[in-house]
Amino acid sequence: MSKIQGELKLTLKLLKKEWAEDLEQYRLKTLGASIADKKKEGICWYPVKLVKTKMGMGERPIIEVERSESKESHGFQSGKSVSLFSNFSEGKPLRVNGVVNFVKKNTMTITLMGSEWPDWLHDGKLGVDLHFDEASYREMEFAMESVIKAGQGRLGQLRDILLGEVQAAEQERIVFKTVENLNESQKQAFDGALGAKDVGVIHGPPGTGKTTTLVQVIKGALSHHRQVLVCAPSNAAVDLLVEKLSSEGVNTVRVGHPARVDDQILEQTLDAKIAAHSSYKDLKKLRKSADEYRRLGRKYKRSFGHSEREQRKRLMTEASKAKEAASHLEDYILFDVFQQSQVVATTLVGANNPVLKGMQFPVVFIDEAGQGMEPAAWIPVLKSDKVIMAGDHCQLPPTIKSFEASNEGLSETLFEKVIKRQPHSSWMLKMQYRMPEIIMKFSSDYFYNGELEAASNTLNHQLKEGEPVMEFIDTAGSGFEEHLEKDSLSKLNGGEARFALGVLEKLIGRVTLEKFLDEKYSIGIISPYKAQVKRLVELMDENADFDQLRALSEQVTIGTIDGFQGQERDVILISLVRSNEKGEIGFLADTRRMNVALTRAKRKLIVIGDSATLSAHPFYQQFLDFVNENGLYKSIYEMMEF
Ligand SMILES: Nc1ncnc2c1ncn2[C@@H]1O[C@H](COP(=O)(O)OP(=O)(O)OP(=O)(O)O)[C@@H](O)[C@H]1O
Repeated sequence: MSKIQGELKLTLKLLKKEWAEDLEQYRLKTLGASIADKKKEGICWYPVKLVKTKMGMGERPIIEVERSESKESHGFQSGKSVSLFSNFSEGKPLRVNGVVNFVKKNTMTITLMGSEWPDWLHDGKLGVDLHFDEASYREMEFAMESVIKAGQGRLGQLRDILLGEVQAAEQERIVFKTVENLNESQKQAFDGALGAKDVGVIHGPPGTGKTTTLVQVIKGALSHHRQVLVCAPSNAAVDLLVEKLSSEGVNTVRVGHPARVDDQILEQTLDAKIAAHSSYKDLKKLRKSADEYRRLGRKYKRSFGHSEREQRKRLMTEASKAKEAASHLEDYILFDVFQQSQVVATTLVGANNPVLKGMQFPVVFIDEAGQGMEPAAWIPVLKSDKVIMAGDHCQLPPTIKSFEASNEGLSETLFEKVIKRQPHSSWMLKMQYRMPEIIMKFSSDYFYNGELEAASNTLNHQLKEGEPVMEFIDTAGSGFEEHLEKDSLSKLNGGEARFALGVLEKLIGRVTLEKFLDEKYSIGIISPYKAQVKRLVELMDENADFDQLRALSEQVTIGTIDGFQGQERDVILISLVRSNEKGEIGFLADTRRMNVALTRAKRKLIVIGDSATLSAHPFYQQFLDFVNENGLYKSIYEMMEF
């Protein structure tokens, strides 16, 4: 057995360990749990009201349900497997499985499995359960097995190259049309990635234009290839790419379930493109007549004579003919939509979506590649002849639940392996365009040996003359204390949440609401803790003190760090929450996660935390030294004065 065969087999073994651990954690949450328990765990909505029903592509019934006004946090997200149930039967609840399309506040759209509506849809009380995500693990397992047993074909060659057994072929020196607006190192990465025959990696710190460069490389590749595959580990990251590609005029089809629900993304989804197709009307007509024939045929239910039997047979035959014609037309529409699309965009796991069956691509592009587990990254590689990745191994790592699997190697991504093993195929970007130098400096020194540079455009990144671009507000001694939210076991600090929103209100007052509206300044409020995020949302929605923030609600995003990876906002406020005598900081100690939070701001970064608690950890001690040395420190008492 070769070295990399052994390595891949170990990765597969670790994947199975992770699968077992994830399943076990899910079982613990659900075993013998009542509906009330599951609601608290965020894995059940009950009761829900049926708001809308419609028949989607592939005769998949789609429903929209709404839960009564609730602030309970939950784990339902686009792409998750769920089941819809009714309490109508006395025995086991009636159930049908499905996949979540969208979740927006208290409403959720679900595509149900099967081609018929459940006949109990209007009976009893309905609810939705979140399932364990078995399908993603199966896709990863399948990909690993395929890579392990790949012979001398392209997949086998790519395996040996990506894992460093065979040297990647030298890049071709092709002269590509110069892309304006790329800096020198971005141009080198652009030329290198386009000229690469096997693999290319663009990596670098936050804001250095990895995604920007990748989008240009994708456009460059499209001058040679009719179609390419574009992936990222999360739905949010895929949406960002789809948005950027569409605004560059690239015809993109988004396969899977977007995390965002704005028109710019929705218009690119496969469903929307099918619905906009010139033959879609005919498809609807065919489906309608199939339903009509079936309905008429079913009228003859009880004992009836020869002529009725004949009539029923004729109607049912017509129904199947119409259904078959609809199915052919649907295949044609699908084919045509893909024919017209230059980019197929999906998550890593979504790359094995049945609609992509049999499709092969000359290149796959993977953004945020440092966030995807190795087994997931192999899924799109299976369908491709060349791999281009972009990412940063000092930002969010993949989420791994099994401590053991992580320690034994599952936390190392394919992206990291390629950087180490094919150093001539990777390009690093160092000039960042997002943050004024002072916001960038701590991250640069701590994570990137101080090598990061701020481009000159960032000198103008200010909200207004004289408004400092960065501040740390120390809540030590304020009496704001952390609490454990019993239901979610997440931490929250109500005093700090209220204070944080107050700080933003004052900021808006200083800069003026008009300027925030005119310049469309975006605001991101980040907390590492879900319970704090929930509290911040509640306060902003309901509290009379935060009128200006509410007036800007379209421009404000409140969320945990993970949702902000790859994104930027004009103003970022981070609420660190932890405040206790023991100096316990829990998962604030995940410094890669903090690196993401600290590097999202374009014009102003405000960090709020309790120095007495934080300073127990060397990372935060260093951060506190940094803010002190640079005059960015404010105590909450100074703030109270104005
Ligand atoms: N050459 C350039 N000239 C001017 N602005 C640029 C250039 N390259 C990137 N930018 C800008 O810098 C910002 C960050 O770019 P981008 O999001 O592509 O960086 P990234 O490296 O992918 O960031 P992250 O690591 O946070 O995902 C964007 O506003 C982008 O428009």
